[in-house]
Amino acid sequence: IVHSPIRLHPCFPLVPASEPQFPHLRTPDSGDAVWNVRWALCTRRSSGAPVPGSGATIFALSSGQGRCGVAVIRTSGPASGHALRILTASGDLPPARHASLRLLSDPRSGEPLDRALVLWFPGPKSFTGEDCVEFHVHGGPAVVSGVLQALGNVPGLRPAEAGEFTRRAFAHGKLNLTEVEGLADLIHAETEAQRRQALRQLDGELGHLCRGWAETLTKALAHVEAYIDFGEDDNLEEGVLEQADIEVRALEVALGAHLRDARRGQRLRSGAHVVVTGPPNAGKSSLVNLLSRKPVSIVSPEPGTTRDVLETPVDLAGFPVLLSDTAGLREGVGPVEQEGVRRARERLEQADLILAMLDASDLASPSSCNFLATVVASVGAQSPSSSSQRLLLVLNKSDLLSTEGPGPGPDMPPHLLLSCVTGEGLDGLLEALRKELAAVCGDPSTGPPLLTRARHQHHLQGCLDALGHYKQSKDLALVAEALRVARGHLTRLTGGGGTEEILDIIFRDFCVGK
Ligand SMILES: Nc1nc2c(ncn2[C@@H]2O[C@H](COP(=O)(O)OP(=O)(O)OP(=O)(O)O)[C@@H](O)[C@H]2O)c(=O)[nH]1
Ligand SMILES: [K+]
Ligand SMILES: [Mg+2]
Repeated sequence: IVHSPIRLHPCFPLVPASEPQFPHLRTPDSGDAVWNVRWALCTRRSSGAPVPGSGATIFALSSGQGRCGVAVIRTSGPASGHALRILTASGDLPPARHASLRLLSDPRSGEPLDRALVLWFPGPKSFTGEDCVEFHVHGGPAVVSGVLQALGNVPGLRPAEAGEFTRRAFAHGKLNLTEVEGLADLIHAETEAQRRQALRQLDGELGHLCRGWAETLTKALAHVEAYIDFGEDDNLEEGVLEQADIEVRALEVALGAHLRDARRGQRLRSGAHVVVTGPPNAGKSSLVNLLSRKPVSIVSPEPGTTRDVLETPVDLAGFPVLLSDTAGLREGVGPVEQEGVRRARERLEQADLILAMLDASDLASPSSCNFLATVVASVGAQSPSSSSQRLLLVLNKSDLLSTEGPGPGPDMPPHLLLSCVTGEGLDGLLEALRKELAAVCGDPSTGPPLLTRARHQHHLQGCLDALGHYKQSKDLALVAEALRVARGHLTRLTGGGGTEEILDIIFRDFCVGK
């Protein structure tokens, strides 16, 4: 009689719960029969959190769509090994986690499909924690659809839904929620800074930090509860409550610092707003076209050319940016241009970084002076806290300086010289932009892990609010409750006790095969 639970071979058919079966048990991987069991009571046990439709084995193309050198098709679930045997027409599974060359053929017609590399990952040592197989096939559309069709014909297999592989990995504890979000961001990362941030989150840095904070709260809670239960006894250490209080207050400071940084991680994820502004004809549209390397806006010697706000996503020095070209700021013009000026001012208010542009050969003009006295001076007067707007003053048309006009005087605020025509000064501008954007978005390679989503910010704020109640409470039962609420927010941030809705929102971002 074997008392210990035996993990059944993946090939073993799923049994109805608590019904005696008469299986021929085999050891995993090798396939050799070791026991001839007279009877066994086989029960199905669910593993971890419920996964919608788990139990089924899923398959999907995991590499990109379209013609490519190699395409990767993945399966996950208990029938993975069975599917691999059927497609390779072999009784043996290849050695675990080693690439093996096999001929794949259609199980129905026997027709060869491709000579492919196959990888067998028996659970739980796999991406999803379940038995997984990877087929690395030649990337032609006919091969890919042939293999997908063959897998679809294997009983117990069905096509995966979007994000289902990652969802199973989450359900089996292979990834926590912030890591899942990091993975989603990594798949969608378009710039270098986004990739670095996503990779740090996938590595679990944010989750790690939250777990540390939650632990501090658990300890404090234990101390408070001990005091409630044994407060009158002599055998409780002196100063238990005071010690807990010191730790909780330190935590409050750390959380506050993190929250002040909150918008930066989100900007890095979704793009910083950079708005180009200045008087008419300063060369704003020329700069937007130069930075985006495409003719986004019309450039012409006629002042008042740009009227609408024209926005274009660009990668500036590795940071994702939404760059807006706007109408030149001036008064006393027709109604259409006036509407353009109104829109320009509105967009200016949403800017994380303002690129203020003047014609260097025209600094004495009323429009230039007015612009310096209003827009540039007002942003410069803001307190230099992280939430305020930043501004770079660019004096364009430097190529005209030697021939016309005297150039910038000594009372001109800090600025950069540029010529959109010759390209002189562009490298300096890009370097200045990189520094400004690092301040706006946060530098993902250094510093603490950033909060990349509104959800993170919400839970940290919730935790901080609960700690506010903690400080105000005189009654120990209320103190304990406030600590419990605070800790709940931190666990929900990493997906402990996560609700289905959050999961649905996060996994919706994934594509099929991920
Ligand atoms: N010499 C010189 N001319 C430039 C430079 N940059 C732009 N220009 C010219 O200046 C004129 C105005 O350029 P735009 O880019 O349309 O200026 P803008 O600020 O967008 O103008 P509005 O949209 O009308 O407000 C065009 O004739 C450009 O060719 C430069 O660096 N040097
Ligand atoms: K113009
Ligand atoms: Mg323009």
